[in-house]
This record gives sequence, structure tokens and C-alpha cells, in this order.
Amino acid sequence: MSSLEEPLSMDKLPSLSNIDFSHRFSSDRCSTSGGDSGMGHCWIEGNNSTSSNSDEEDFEYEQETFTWRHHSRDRPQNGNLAAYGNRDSRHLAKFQYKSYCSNGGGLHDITNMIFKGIPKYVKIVEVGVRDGLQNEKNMVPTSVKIELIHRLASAGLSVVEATSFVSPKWVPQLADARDVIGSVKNLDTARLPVLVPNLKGFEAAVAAGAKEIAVFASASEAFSKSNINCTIKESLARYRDVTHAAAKLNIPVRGYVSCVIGCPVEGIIPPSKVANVAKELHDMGCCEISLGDTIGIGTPGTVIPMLVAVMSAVPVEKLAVHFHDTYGQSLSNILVSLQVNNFLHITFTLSYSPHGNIKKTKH
Ligand SMILES: CC(C)(COP(=O)([O-])OP(=O)([O-])OC[C@H]1O[C@@H](n2cnc3c(N)ncnc32)[C@H](O)[C@@H]1OP(=O)([O-])[O-])[C@@H](O)C(=O)NCCC(=O)NCCSC(=O)C[C@@](C)(O)CC(=O)[O-]
Repeated sequence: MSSLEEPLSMDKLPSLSNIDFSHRFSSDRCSTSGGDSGMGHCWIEGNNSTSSNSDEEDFEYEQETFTWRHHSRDRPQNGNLAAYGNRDSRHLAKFQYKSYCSNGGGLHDITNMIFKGIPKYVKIVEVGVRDGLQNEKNMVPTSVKIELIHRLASAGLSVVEATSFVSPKWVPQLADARDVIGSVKNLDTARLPVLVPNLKGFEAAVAAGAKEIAVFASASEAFSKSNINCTIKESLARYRDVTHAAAKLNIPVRGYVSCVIGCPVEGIIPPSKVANVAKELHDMGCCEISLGDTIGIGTPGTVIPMLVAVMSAVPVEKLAVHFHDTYGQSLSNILVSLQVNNFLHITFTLSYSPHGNIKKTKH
């Protein structure tokens, strides 16, 4: 067992199964039909409160207004959305969201389904050297990245995503991927997966010495186009080639789904879309699927229905969550994810502040 798979003393926290959730969730504003059982209970985000008697759909989204803007860096030539600004900028996001509970079982059944307590073990995948540094305006020297990887590993982090083998035209911040991996490939205290967008990246990563990789798809069509210049379907076809090639070399592949709550262009993303992409990644052989709230607009009220949908398509032990802290919601999103069927995997990102101090954002 690696150090990060050891208990984080969370078993000492009070069990959430003892908390009366029916009281928490049946506020006057929310409940429209009175009583704890039967129909009409709902979770609320935003400023709409609605109940539903429909048993056709558990969750439903309505028209939303959603604006997004970045301030802090220049847009890359090709419009790569993920590689700039999402973490550092102030986004303006306004959206209305409503979710309906099914009318079959009432509030107690829903809370029983969702809140299973919290796990004794949490695996952390540290992604700051890749996800944090890919957004830096100034180039971080290769030697600093290598030192950071060493320090993260010696701090006890057993999985440190080290870099990306993507096009240096799209993400110049990580153009030194080969040198970074070349210098740390023999580190035996941490696993060092790298991001690859296609077979070309996979081959370059393997040649440089990478022993694990991650592919990254999106639940948003617009984001997929902007980020990797292809449709979701095309990206999944590429990743099938990559997972096929990786299987031949016994290389584990992690799969990301971006925009699992919302997209800067498309707005709210329905949970069913996330579940479909997650299932595709799982079916093609990804050993772990990381669900990314790429722009950090998730709240427990939107994260829960997304997780419930994905868990119906992918075994829960294969799932990880990745929350950006744009609006300070990542901790509550992590907590609720841990409560939903004992999620085991969380990713953390470190990023540099403009003044050179490392600041930690929770994902
Ligand atoms: C996917 C591509 C390559 C398509 O880029 P493209 O321009 O459509 O690709 P292309 O096939 O037309 O190739 C263009 C050039 O790139 C080269 N090329 C092609 N592939 C590679 C490669 N692997 N490595 C290095 N070079 C490559 C290729 O050889 C060619 O070179 P040229 O002939 O012009 O000299 C590009 O769009 C790209 O690199 N995108 C990556 C963008 C990126 O890294 N975004 C950030 C990822 S973070 C994320 O997505 C979210 C996540 C994972 O953090 C989770 C979350 O927060 O939700």
C-alpha cells in the first residue's frame, strides 16, 4: 500500500449517516407538497424552486444563462480553452438549475442512496505540475518542474501527473515534456502519468520513458473542439487507438472527462452526456475515469446528479473527481463526492502564484 492509500483519519469524523438529511433537505422553500415521504421534494441550486410529479426523468435542466470570460491571459492562437485562464481568471457564471427527485421513494430513499458515509482511504492524484503549470503565463524552467516533481513525491504523493505530450503550439508551457520525463522516469517513489491527446503523443511519451498515461475527452462538444480540435466522437476514436496501443505495452491509461458540470461555451452539461463519455472511456479500457469540473462551477446540488448518472454507467471504484476551486466550491464538492458511495480518488493541483510562491488549490 502506498503512503497515499493510508488512512487520512477520516474515520474519526462523525458519520454522516447519522445526520438527519431529511431535515436539511426539506426546507420550506424547497418542499412543495409537505411531509417527508411522497412526491415533490427537491434539491435546489440557483434561484428556482420547483417540484415535479413526473417519474420519467429524475433530473431535468431548464434554460440557463451562462456567461464566461477570462481576464488574465491571452487566448492561444487555436483557442485552446483549457490551457489558459480557467483557474486564474474570475469567471462570471450565472445559471439556473433545477433538479427533480423521482417520485417513487421519497426523500429518505434518495438520501439513503446518496449518503453512504465517508471512506477510510482516499487516493490523491497530484496534477499540479501538469494542470497547474500549463496555465502559467511565464514559462517555468524545466529544472524547477523536475525539482517540483521530486518534492511532491518526497512529500508522500504517490501519483504525480508530470506533464503533457501535446502540441507545443497549443501548450508551449509544457513543450519540455520529453526532458521532464527523461529526468524523472526512474523515480521509484511515485507513479508519473502524462497526458496524451493522440497516438503521436503516446509514442513520444513512451519513447521518453513514461510508464502511465492519461487521455482527456470532454462532455461538451464545443470544449472538445476548442481544446483538442476535434469532436467528442473523433476524440474517442483517437483514444481507442491509444488505449489499444497502451494495452499491448501494459501501460495503464487514465481517462479524463472535462466539463462535467458546465462548459464555458455550451453552459450546463446534462449528466447523461457525462455518463456516456465516461462509459466510452471505461469500455475502451481506461482503468480510472476522472470527472473534471473544468471551470469550477459545480456545487453539491449539481455534482450529485452528475455522479449518480455516471455511477449508473461506470463502476464507482473506477471513478475519480477533479474540482477546480474557481468559486470556492471544491471542498464541498469533494466532501459530497466522498459521501456518494465512498469515492476513492481525488486530484489536487498546485499552481504558482505570479510572485513565485506555491499556492494550493483544492480539486
Ligand atoms: C490534439 C492536438 C495535438 C491537435 O492539434 P491539431 O493542430 O488539430 O493537430 P494536427 O494533427 O493538425 O497537428 C498539428 C501539429 O501538431 C503536431 N502534433 C499533433 N499531435 C501532437 C502531439 N501529441 N505532440 C506534439 N505535436 C503534435 C503535428 O505534428 C503538427 O505539427 P506541424 O506539422 O504543424 O509541425 C492539439 O489540439 C493539442 O495538443 N491540444 C492539447 C490542448 C491541451 O493540452 N489542453 C489542456 C489539457 S487540460 C484538459 O483538457 C482538462 C483536464 C484534463 O485538466 C481535466 C479538467 O480540468 O477538466
